[in-house]
Amino acid sequence: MCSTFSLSAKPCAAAHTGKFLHSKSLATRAKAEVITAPKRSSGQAFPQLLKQGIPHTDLQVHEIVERQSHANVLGKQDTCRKSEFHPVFLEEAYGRCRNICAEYAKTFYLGTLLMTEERQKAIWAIYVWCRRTDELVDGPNAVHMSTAVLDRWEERLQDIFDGFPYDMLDAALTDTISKFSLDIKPFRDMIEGMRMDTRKFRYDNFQELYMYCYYVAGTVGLMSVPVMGIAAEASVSALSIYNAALYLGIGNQLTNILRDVGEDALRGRIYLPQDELAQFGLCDKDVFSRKVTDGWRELMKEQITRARFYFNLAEEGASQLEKASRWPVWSSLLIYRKILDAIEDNDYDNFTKRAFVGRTKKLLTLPLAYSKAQPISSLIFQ
Ligand SMILES: CC(C)=CCC/C(C)=C/CC/C(C)=C/CC/C(C)=C/[C@@H]1[C@@H](COP(=O)(O)OP(=O)(O)O)[C@]1(C)CC/C=C(\C)CC/C=C(\C)CCC=C(C)C
Repeated sequence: MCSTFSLSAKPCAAAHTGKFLHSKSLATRAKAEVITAPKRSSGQAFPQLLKQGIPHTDLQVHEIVERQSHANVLGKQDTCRKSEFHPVFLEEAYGRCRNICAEYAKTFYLGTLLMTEERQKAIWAIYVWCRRTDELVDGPNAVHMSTAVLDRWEERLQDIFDGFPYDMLDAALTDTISKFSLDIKPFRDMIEGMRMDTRKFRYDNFQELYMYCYYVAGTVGLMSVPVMGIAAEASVSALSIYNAALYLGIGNQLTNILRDVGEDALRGRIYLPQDELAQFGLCDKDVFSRKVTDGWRELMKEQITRARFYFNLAEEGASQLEKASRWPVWSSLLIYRKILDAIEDNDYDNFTKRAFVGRTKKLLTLPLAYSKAQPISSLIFQ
Protein backbone atom coordinates (compact mmCIF):
# COMPACT_ATOMS: atom_id res chain seq x y z
CA MET A 1 0.00 0.00 0.00
CA CYS A 2 1.33 3.41 -0.79
CA SER A 3 1.36 6.03 1.89
CA THR A 4 0.97 9.56 0.62
CA PHE A 5 1.50 11.17 3.99
CA SER A 6 3.83 8.63 5.49
CA LEU A 7 6.99 9.88 7.13
CA SER A 8 8.01 6.40 7.90
CA ALA A 9 11.78 6.51 7.75
CA LYS A 10 14.12 8.22 10.14
CA PRO A 11 15.65 11.47 8.91
CA CYS A 12 19.34 12.09 8.76
CA ALA A 13 19.89 14.74 11.35
CA ALA A 14 22.96 16.84 11.68
CA ALA A 15 21.86 18.80 14.68
CA HIS A 16 25.31 20.15 15.39
CA THR A 17 25.32 21.99 12.07
CA GLY A 18 21.73 23.12 12.50
CA LYS A 19 20.75 21.23 9.35
CA PHE A 20 18.36 18.35 8.87
CA LEU A 21 18.51 16.31 5.73
CA HIS A 22 15.21 14.77 4.70
CA SER A 23 15.68 11.77 2.46
CA LYS A 24 13.40 11.41 -0.57
CA SER A 25 11.76 8.28 0.73
CA LEU A 26 10.39 10.01 3.83
CA ALA A 27 7.49 11.93 2.40
CA THR A 28 6.54 11.03 -1.11
CA ARG A 29 5.19 14.49 -1.85
CA ALA A 30 7.98 16.44 -0.25
CA LYS A 31 11.09 16.97 -2.29
CA ALA A 32 14.37 15.98 -0.69
CA GLU A 33 15.50 19.09 1.02
CA VAL A 34 18.05 20.46 3.36
CA ILE A 35 16.46 22.69 5.94
CA THR A 36 18.93 25.31 6.98
CA ALA A 37 18.73 27.04 10.30
CA PRO A 38 17.56 30.65 10.10
CA LYS A 39 20.19 33.17 11.06
CA ARG A 40 19.31 35.78 13.63
CA SER A 41 20.56 39.33 13.26
CA SER A 42 22.92 38.76 16.19
CA GLY A 43 24.53 36.08 14.08
CA GLN A 44 23.41 33.28 16.40
CA ALA A 45 21.77 30.46 14.50
CA PHE A 46 18.66 28.75 15.82
CA PRO A 47 18.10 25.38 14.20
CA GLN A 48 14.76 24.37 12.83
CA LEU A 49 13.31 21.46 14.72
CA LEU A 50 13.20 17.88 13.65
CA LYS A 51 9.74 17.04 12.32
CA GLN A 52 9.88 13.27 11.97
CA GLY A 53 8.88 11.31 15.01
CA ILE A 54 8.55 7.56 15.27
CA PRO A 55 8.10 5.56 12.04
CA HIS A 56 4.48 4.47 11.84
CA THR A 57 5.67 0.98 10.98
CA ASP A 58 7.05 0.81 14.55
CA LEU A 59 3.66 1.92 15.86
CA GLN A 60 2.09 -0.95 13.86
CA VAL A 61 -0.39 1.37 12.18
CA HIS A 62 -0.38 -0.87 9.11
CA GLU A 63 -1.54 -3.85 11.20
CA ILE A 64 -4.30 -1.79 12.81
CA VAL A 65 -5.51 -0.65 9.38
CA GLU A 66 -5.48 -4.24 8.15
CA ARG A 67 -7.49 -5.52 11.09
CA GLN A 68 -10.00 -2.68 10.90
CA SER A 69 -10.38 -3.03 7.12
CA HIS A 70 -10.50 -6.85 7.23
CA ALA A 71 -13.51 -6.81 9.51
CA ASN A 72 -15.15 -4.30 7.18
CA VAL A 73 -14.76 -6.60 4.22
CA LEU A 74 -16.16 -9.61 6.07
CA GLY A 75 -18.99 -7.64 7.59
CA LYS A 76 -19.11 -7.02 11.32
CA GLN A 77 -21.48 -9.85 12.17
CA ASP A 78 -19.04 -12.48 10.93
CA THR A 79 -16.19 -11.34 13.12
CA CYS A 80 -17.75 -9.93 16.26
CA ARG A 81 -20.32 -10.67 18.86
CA LYS A 82 -23.63 -9.00 17.96
CA SER A 83 -24.77 -6.39 20.43
CA GLU A 84 -27.64 -7.83 22.47
CA PHE A 85 -28.67 -4.83 24.50
CA HIS A 86 -32.25 -3.68 24.70
CA PRO A 87 -32.89 -0.61 22.51
CA VAL A 88 -34.21 1.39 25.48
CA PHE A 89 -31.08 0.61 27.49
CA LEU A 90 -28.89 1.61 24.56
CA GLU A 91 -30.77 4.85 24.07
CA GLU A 92 -30.11 5.73 27.68
CA ALA A 93 -26.45 4.67 27.45
CA TYR A 94 -25.75 6.75 24.33
CA GLY A 95 -27.77 9.63 25.78
CA ARG A 96 -25.39 9.73 28.73
CA CYS A 97 -22.39 9.68 26.42
CA ARG A 98 -23.90 12.51 24.40
CA ASN A 99 -24.43 14.62 27.54
CA ILE A 100 -20.85 14.12 28.69
CA CYS A 101 -19.48 14.98 25.26
CA ALA A 102 -21.72 18.05 25.04
CA GLU A 103 -20.64 19.21 28.48
CA TYR A 104 -16.91 18.58 28.30
CA ALA A 105 -16.08 18.92 24.61
CA LYS A 106 -18.54 21.38 23.19
CA THR A 107 -16.68 21.93 19.95
CA PHE A 108 -16.24 18.23 19.24
CA TYR A 109 -19.88 17.74 20.14
CA LEU A 110 -21.18 20.41 17.77
CA GLY A 111 -19.02 18.91 15.05
CA THR A 112 -20.48 15.46 15.59
CA LEU A 113 -24.01 16.79 15.05
CA LEU A 114 -23.14 17.02 11.36
CA MET A 115 -22.50 13.26 11.18
CA THR A 116 -25.03 10.48 10.65
CA GLU A 117 -26.84 9.37 13.81
CA GLU A 118 -25.05 6.04 14.06
CA ARG A 119 -21.64 7.69 13.61
CA GLN A 120 -22.27 10.45 16.09
CA LYS A 121 -23.35 7.95 18.75
CA ALA A 122 -20.18 5.94 18.13
CA ILE A 123 -17.95 9.02 18.42
CA TRP A 124 -19.66 10.00 21.70
CA ALA A 125 -19.04 6.50 23.10
CA ILE A 126 -15.37 6.63 22.06
CA TYR A 127 -15.03 10.16 23.39
CA VAL A 128 -16.38 9.12 26.79
CA TRP A 129 -14.04 6.15 27.05
CA CYS A 130 -11.06 8.39 26.12
CA ARG A 131 -12.14 11.10 28.54
CA ARG A 132 -12.56 8.63 31.39
CA THR A 133 -9.15 7.18 30.63
CA ASP A 134 -7.61 10.65 30.71
CA GLU A 135 -9.47 11.51 33.91
CA LEU A 136 -7.80 8.60 35.68
CA VAL A 137 -4.49 10.47 35.54
CA ASP A 138 -5.67 14.05 35.07
CA GLY A 139 -8.95 14.26 36.95
CA PRO A 140 -9.90 15.04 40.54
CA ASN A 141 -9.23 11.44 41.61
CA ALA A 142 -5.78 11.31 40.04
CA VAL A 143 -4.20 11.12 43.51
CA HIS A 144 -5.53 7.56 43.72
CA MET A 145 -3.77 6.63 40.50
CA SER A 146 -1.57 3.54 40.55
CA THR A 147 -0.36 0.85 38.19
CA ALA A 148 -3.11 -1.38 39.59
CA VAL A 149 -5.79 1.13 38.61
CA LEU A 150 -4.57 1.27 35.02
CA ASP A 151 -4.20 -2.53 34.90
CA ARG A 152 -7.78 -2.87 36.08
CA TRP A 153 -8.91 -0.30 33.50
CA GLU A 154 -7.21 -2.35 30.80
CA GLU A 155 -8.94 -5.56 31.96
CA ARG A 156 -12.18 -3.66 31.82
CA LEU A 157 -11.36 -2.59 28.26
CA GLN A 158 -10.95 -6.24 27.30
CA ASP A 159 -14.35 -6.95 28.87
CA ILE A 160 -15.88 -4.18 26.75
CA PHE A 161 -14.44 -5.79 23.63
CA ASP A 162 -15.56 -9.27 24.78
CA GLY A 163 -19.13 -8.03 25.19
CA PHE A 164 -19.20 -7.82 28.99
CA PRO A 165 -19.37 -4.10 29.82
CA TYR A 166 -19.10 -3.02 33.42
CA ASP A 167 -21.48 -0.06 33.31
CA MET A 168 -23.75 1.82 30.94
CA LEU A 169 -21.03 4.02 29.43
CA ASP A 170 -18.94 0.93 28.72
CA ALA A 171 -22.03 -0.70 27.20
CA ALA A 172 -22.31 2.11 24.66
CA LEU A 173 -18.76 1.32 23.55
CA THR A 174 -19.50 -2.42 23.40
CA ASP A 175 -22.41 -1.62 21.13
CA THR A 176 -20.25 0.69 19.00
CA ILE A 177 -17.68 -2.10 18.61
CA SER A 178 -20.42 -4.39 17.38
CA LYS A 179 -21.25 -1.88 14.64
CA PHE A 180 -17.84 -0.55 13.59
CA SER A 181 -14.55 -2.33 12.97
CA LEU A 182 -12.60 -1.09 15.93
CA ASP A 183 -9.35 -2.76 16.90
CA ILE A 184 -8.41 -2.88 20.57
CA LYS A 185 -4.78 -1.79 20.07
CA PRO A 186 -5.27 2.00 19.89
CA PHE A 187 -7.35 1.77 23.09
CA ARG A 188 -4.65 -0.25 24.84
CA ASP A 189 -2.03 2.19 23.56
CA MET A 190 -3.92 5.11 25.06
CA ILE A 191 -3.82 3.38 28.46
CA GLU A 192 -0.08 2.91 27.91
CA GLY A 193 0.16 6.69 27.35
CA MET A 194 -1.46 7.26 30.74
CA ARG A 195 1.09 4.88 32.31
CA MET A 196 3.83 6.91 30.66
CA ASP A 197 2.39 10.15 32.01
CA THR A 198 2.46 8.86 35.57
CA ARG A 199 6.15 7.93 35.50
CA LYS A 200 7.80 10.22 32.95
CA PHE A 201 8.14 13.94 33.64
CA ARG A 202 10.77 14.83 31.03
CA TYR A 203 11.31 14.03 27.35
CA ASP A 204 14.89 13.88 26.07
CA ASN A 205 14.06 14.49 22.42
CA PHE A 206 11.23 14.76 19.89
CA GLN A 207 11.11 11.00 19.27
CA GLU A 208 10.21 10.43 22.91
CA LEU A 209 7.62 13.19 22.82
CA TYR A 210 6.17 11.88 19.56
CA MET A 211 5.71 8.48 21.17
CA TYR A 212 3.82 10.07 24.05
CA CYS A 213 1.68 12.14 21.64
CA TYR A 214 0.90 9.00 19.66
CA TYR A 215 -0.22 7.16 22.78
CA VAL A 216 -2.51 9.85 24.16
CA ALA A 217 -3.76 11.54 20.99
CA GLY A 218 -2.66 9.81 17.77
CA THR A 219 -4.61 6.79 18.99
CA VAL A 220 -7.81 8.90 18.95
CA GLY A 221 -7.34 9.40 15.22
CA LEU A 222 -6.90 5.64 14.66
CA MET A 223 -10.05 4.91 16.67
CA SER A 224 -12.05 7.55 14.81
CA VAL A 225 -11.38 6.65 11.17
CA PRO A 226 -13.55 3.49 11.02
CA VAL A 227 -16.43 5.47 12.48
CA MET A 228 -15.97 8.56 10.33
CA GLY A 229 -15.62 6.42 7.22
CA ILE A 230 -13.38 6.74 4.19
CA ALA A 231 -14.99 8.30 1.09
CA ALA A 232 -15.82 5.81 -1.66
CA GLU A 233 -14.03 8.13 -4.09
CA ALA A 234 -10.90 8.46 -1.91
CA SER A 235 -7.85 8.93 -4.10
CA VAL A 236 -5.23 7.66 -1.63
CA SER A 237 -4.68 4.48 0.35
CA ALA A 238 -6.44 3.71 3.61
CA LEU A 239 -3.03 3.65 5.30
CA SER A 240 -2.28 7.21 4.29
CA ILE A 241 -5.66 8.35 5.64
CA TYR A 242 -4.94 6.64 8.96
CA ASN A 243 -1.54 8.30 9.03
CA ALA A 244 -3.23 11.66 8.51
CA ALA A 245 -5.64 10.91 11.36
CA LEU A 246 -2.70 10.06 13.57
CA TYR A 247 -1.02 13.34 12.57
CA LEU A 248 -4.11 15.27 13.61
CA GLY A 249 -3.82 13.77 17.07
CA ILE A 250 -0.08 14.59 17.16
CA GLY A 251 -0.73 18.20 16.09
CA ASN A 252 -3.51 18.57 18.66
CA GLN A 253 -1.40 17.20 21.47
CA LEU A 254 1.64 19.31 20.51
CA THR A 255 -0.65 22.35 20.54
CA ASN A 256 -2.06 21.41 23.94
CA ILE A 257 1.49 21.09 25.26
CA LEU A 258 2.35 24.60 24.01
CA ARG A 259 -0.91 25.99 25.39
CA ASP A 260 -0.49 24.36 28.80
CA VAL A 261 3.24 24.86 29.28
CA GLY A 262 2.77 27.03 32.39
CA GLU A 263 0.17 24.81 33.96
CA ASP A 264 2.20 21.66 33.34
CA ALA A 265 5.29 23.31 34.86
CA LEU A 266 3.30 23.90 38.03
CA ARG A 267 2.78 20.11 38.14
CA GLY A 268 6.53 19.59 37.67
CA ARG A 269 6.11 18.42 34.09
CA ILE A 270 7.98 19.68 31.05
CA TYR A 271 6.90 18.07 27.81
CA LEU A 272 9.13 20.22 25.56
CA PRO A 273 12.09 18.07 24.53
CA GLN A 274 15.16 18.68 26.68
CA ASP A 275 17.55 18.72 23.72
CA GLU A 276 15.44 21.37 21.99
CA LEU A 277 15.37 23.57 25.07
CA ALA A 278 19.16 23.28 25.14
CA GLN A 279 19.46 24.15 21.44
CA PHE A 280 17.82 27.47 22.27
CA GLY A 281 19.97 28.04 25.33
CA LEU A 282 17.17 27.13 27.74
CA CYS A 283 16.75 24.65 30.58
CA ASP A 284 14.09 23.57 33.07
CA LYS A 285 14.80 26.58 35.28
CA ASP A 286 13.80 28.92 32.44
CA VAL A 287 10.48 27.15 32.04
CA PHE A 288 9.78 27.26 35.77
CA SER A 289 10.69 30.97 35.92
CA ARG A 290 8.00 31.68 33.29
CA LYS A 291 9.98 34.46 31.65
CA VAL A 292 9.49 35.23 27.96
CA THR A 293 12.99 35.74 26.58
CA ASP A 294 14.27 35.89 23.00
CA GLY A 295 15.37 32.27 23.30
CA TRP A 296 11.87 31.29 24.42
CA ARG A 297 10.27 33.19 21.53
CA GLU A 298 12.52 31.47 19.00
CA LEU A 299 11.86 28.06 20.51
CA MET A 300 8.10 28.69 20.46
CA LYS A 301 8.17 29.82 16.83
CA GLU A 302 9.78 26.55 15.87
CA GLN A 303 7.40 24.48 18.01
CA ILE A 304 4.43 26.23 16.38
CA THR A 305 5.85 25.63 12.90
CA ARG A 306 6.12 21.94 13.72
CA ALA A 307 2.54 21.69 15.03
CA ARG A 308 1.32 23.44 11.85
CA PHE A 309 3.29 20.97 9.77
CA TYR A 310 1.26 18.13 11.29
CA PHE A 311 -2.01 20.00 10.80
CA ASN A 312 -1.20 20.45 7.12
CA LEU A 313 -0.61 16.71 6.72
CA ALA A 314 -3.85 15.98 8.57
CA GLU A 315 -5.85 18.39 6.42
CA GLU A 316 -4.96 16.48 3.28
CA GLY A 317 -6.40 13.32 4.82
CA ALA A 318 -9.56 15.00 6.08
CA SER A 319 -10.82 15.54 2.54
CA GLN A 320 -10.61 11.78 1.94
CA LEU A 321 -13.14 11.03 4.66
CA GLU A 322 -16.84 10.57 4.00
CA LYS A 323 -18.36 13.97 3.26
CA ALA A 324 -20.42 14.31 6.44
CA SER A 325 -17.39 13.47 8.58
CA ARG A 326 -15.13 16.17 7.13
CA TRP A 327 -16.68 19.17 8.88
CA PRO A 328 -16.02 18.04 12.45
CA VAL A 329 -12.39 17.46 11.52
CA TRP A 330 -12.09 20.81 9.74
CA SER A 331 -13.65 22.61 12.70
CA SER A 332 -11.20 20.86 15.05
CA LEU A 333 -8.31 21.95 12.79
CA LEU A 334 -9.58 25.52 12.74
CA ILE A 335 -9.81 25.76 16.50
CA TYR A 336 -6.41 24.21 17.16
CA ARG A 337 -4.72 26.43 14.56
CA LYS A 338 -6.29 29.44 16.26
CA ILE A 339 -4.71 28.40 19.54
CA LEU A 340 -1.31 28.49 17.82
CA ASP A 341 -2.14 31.93 16.36
CA ALA A 342 -3.11 33.13 19.83
CA ILE A 343 0.24 32.06 21.26
CA GLU A 344 2.01 34.05 18.53
CA ASP A 345 -0.24 37.07 18.99
CA ASN A 346 0.48 37.07 22.70
CA ASP A 347 4.20 37.40 22.06
CA TYR A 348 4.72 33.74 23.04
CA ASP A 349 3.67 34.34 26.61
CA ASN A 350 1.96 30.97 26.91
CA PHE A 351 2.75 30.66 30.58
CA THR A 352 -0.60 32.18 31.40
CA LYS A 353 -3.97 31.49 29.87
CA ARG A 354 -4.79 35.12 29.12
CA ALA A 355 -3.50 34.72 25.57
CA PHE A 356 -6.49 32.64 24.71
CA VAL A 357 -9.39 34.46 26.28
CA GLY A 358 -11.96 35.65 23.83
CA ARG A 359 -10.12 34.79 20.67
CA THR A 360 -11.90 31.65 19.60
CA LYS A 361 -15.19 33.05 20.80
CA LYS A 362 -14.83 35.94 18.38
CA LEU A 363 -13.89 33.60 15.60
CA LEU A 364 -16.56 30.99 15.83
CA THR A 365 -18.99 32.10 18.46
CA LEU A 366 -18.62 28.56 19.71
CA PRO A 367 -17.57 27.74 23.25
CA LEU A 368 -13.82 27.81 23.75
CA ALA A 369 -12.25 24.58 22.62
CA TYR A 370 -9.44 24.96 25.06
CA SER A 371 -11.27 26.09 28.14
CA LYS A 372 -10.95 23.35 30.70
CA ALA A 373 -14.36 22.17 31.74
CA GLN A 374 -15.15 21.77 35.41
CA PRO A 375 -13.47 18.67 36.80
CA ILE A 376 -15.55 15.79 35.61
CA SER A 377 -18.04 14.91 38.27
CA SER A 378 -18.83 11.48 39.59
CA LEU A 379 -21.32 11.39 36.72
CA ILE A 380 -18.83 9.60 34.54
CA PHE A 381 -17.62 7.18 37.19
CA GLN A 382 -20.68 5.55 38.59
C1 LIG B 1 -14.97 14.90 15.61
C2 LIG B 1 -13.71 14.59 16.26
C3 LIG B 1 -12.60 15.56 16.03
C4 LIG B 1 -13.69 13.46 16.97
C5 LIG B 1 -12.73 12.97 17.93
C6 LIG B 1 -13.47 12.87 19.23
C7 LIG B 1 -12.77 12.05 20.25
C8 LIG B 1 -13.01 10.61 20.26
C9 LIG B 1 -12.01 12.69 21.15
C10 LIG B 1 -11.33 12.05 22.30
C11 LIG B 1 -10.46 13.09 22.97
C12 LIG B 1 -9.97 12.67 24.35
C13 LIG B 1 -10.80 12.96 25.52
C14 LIG B 1 -8.78 12.04 24.45
C15 LIG B 1 -8.17 11.65 25.77
C16 LIG B 1 -6.70 12.01 25.83
C17 LIG B 1 -6.56 13.49 25.58
C18 LIG B 1 -6.98 14.42 26.64
C19 LIG B 1 -6.08 13.89 24.39
C20 LIG B 1 -6.11 15.29 23.95
C21 LIG B 1 -7.31 15.84 23.49
C22 LIG B 1 -8.29 16.53 23.85
O1 LIG B 1 -8.02 17.96 23.98
P1 LIG B 1 -8.65 18.83 25.10
O2 LIG B 1 -8.15 20.21 24.88
O3 LIG B 1 -10.12 18.65 25.15
O4 LIG B 1 -8.01 18.10 26.34
P2 LIG B 1 -7.82 18.57 27.80
O5 LIG B 1 -9.17 19.00 28.28
O6 LIG B 1 -6.84 19.69 27.76
O7 LIG B 1 -7.30 17.36 28.52
C23 LIG B 1 -6.27 15.60 22.61
C24 LIG B 1 -5.42 16.72 22.14
C25 LIG B 1 -6.42 14.50 21.57
C26 LIG B 1 -7.45 14.88 20.54
C27 LIG B 1 -7.20 14.13 19.29
C28 LIG B 1 -8.05 14.18 18.31
C29 LIG B 1 -9.27 15.00 18.41
C30 LIG B 1 -7.75 13.42 17.06
C31 LIG B 1 -8.93 13.38 16.20
C32 LIG B 1 -8.65 12.68 14.92
C33 LIG B 1 -9.63 12.35 14.10
C34 LIG B 1 -11.04 12.59 14.43
C35 LIG B 1 -9.29 11.69 12.81
C36 LIG B 1 -9.56 12.63 11.65
C37 LIG B 1 -9.22 11.98 10.40
C38 LIG B 1 -8.37 12.48 9.47
C39 LIG B 1 -8.14 11.67 8.25
C40 LIG B 1 -7.64 13.77 9.59
